[in-house]
Amino acid sequence: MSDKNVISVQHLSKMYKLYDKPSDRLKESLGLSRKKKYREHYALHDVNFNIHEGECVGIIGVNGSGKSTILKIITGVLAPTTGEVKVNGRISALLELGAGFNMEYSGLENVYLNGTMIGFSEEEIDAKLDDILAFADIGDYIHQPVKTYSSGMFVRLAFAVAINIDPEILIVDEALSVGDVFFQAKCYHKFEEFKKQGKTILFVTHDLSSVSKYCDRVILLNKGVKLDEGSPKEMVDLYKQLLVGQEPVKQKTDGGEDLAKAAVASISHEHFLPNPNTLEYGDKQAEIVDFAIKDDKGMFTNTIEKGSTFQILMKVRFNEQIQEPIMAYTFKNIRGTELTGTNTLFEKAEVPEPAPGGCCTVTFTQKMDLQGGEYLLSFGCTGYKDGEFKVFHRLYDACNITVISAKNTVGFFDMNSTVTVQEDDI
Ligand SMILES: Nc1ncnc2c1ncn2[C@@H]1O[C@H](COP(=O)(O)OP(=O)(O)OP(=O)(O)O)[C@@H](O)[C@H]1O
Repeated sequence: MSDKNVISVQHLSKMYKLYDKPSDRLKESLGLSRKKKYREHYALHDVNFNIHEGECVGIIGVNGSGKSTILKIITGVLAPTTGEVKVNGRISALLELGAGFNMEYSGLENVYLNGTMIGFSEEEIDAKLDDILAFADIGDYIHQPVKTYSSGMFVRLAFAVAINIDPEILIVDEALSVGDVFFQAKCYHKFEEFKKQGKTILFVTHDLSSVSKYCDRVILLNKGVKLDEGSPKEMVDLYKQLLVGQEPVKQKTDGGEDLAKAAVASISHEHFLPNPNTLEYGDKQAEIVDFAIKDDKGMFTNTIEKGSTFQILMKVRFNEQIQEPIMAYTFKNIRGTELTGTNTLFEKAEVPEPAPGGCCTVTFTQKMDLQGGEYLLSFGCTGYKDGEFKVFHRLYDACNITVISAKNTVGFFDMNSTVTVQEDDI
């Protein structure tokens, strides 16, 4: 990655005029009305960021937060109301499915149409055609009009064109969610190749695992405003708060220290360390006041041996009367990808509903099958208050767990295979 800016977005705003009646728009355009007949709706408001050469940057945000609008302005499909975008490099964009495709043309004709629109000569497209067709892998359908394609076939072709014409900057908007899982894997593989070649990728997605896996940096949008930008893990945590309708708070809570103190007060945590920078949120009508990890010898610890049975404990205080509380834990790797987790509802555990002031301790007992390495453990308590689902308390990355292992297999966890090999008779 270099320091060179390939995309620079400065004070970008996009305002739409919303009219209550179509006739209001007409009256205004004909100059028949002196009064303002519209409401201003800002799809983007004073957004600023830079993308450096070779970075893979994700834009996330709930529906309607302005993600697609930004990409459309960067690629020149939309004009901003105010502000400026500077692009330094050849962009290949995969925005709305089929944008730039003519539905009446065959797949092959569209390859040429699209390639020419991006600025390639016919000879250059000829040279790339085999790669494009191999990547799209839609067989003889390439000679059929694209209006006969399924959405999956469509995205395969569109992606094949976008990715095989050697762009310097690749911009992708959610298109991958349409393809099947094998095609998605192929596309992500291509992403990796792109990254290795030092190309820049900007993509919008709701798929948080691919954000954690591929992005160097993430921009979080909310209601047209850039809420924050940072590491995938930090931004995914904030985004999750938005998803459950909470105003996100990027707190360095005193909670971590409090928790550490509470932990010491309630159980002896001599060898167990909570994270002093735990990110927490929730209205705390039910509150996680303590947690710990115990190994197979009953010791409190942050280190668990792969293959051993261990326990996760969490203590919850009910500050109000709530119904059907659900207590949960989640393991993430240090890149922020959620690897596993469970809760009292999935496990059909009997959970009491103590009166205000009452507490309960949940103990999850399980075998550690994650590969050796560093992990982060998060806790949550949700449930119902006055019939409404609520997040009462979440503690993100409340502590680390080191898994020690003498044998690591491939991927995130061990399948615990039993292997036998027999020599066959010839
Ligand atoms: N042509 C338009 N006229 C009026 N408002 C629009 C128009 N296009 C988009 N908007 C509004 O702009 C805001 C941002 O839309 P945008 O499509 O960029 O969001 P998004 O984050 O990409 O959403 P999603 O995740 O649902 O695709 C939304 O409130 C949307 O309703």
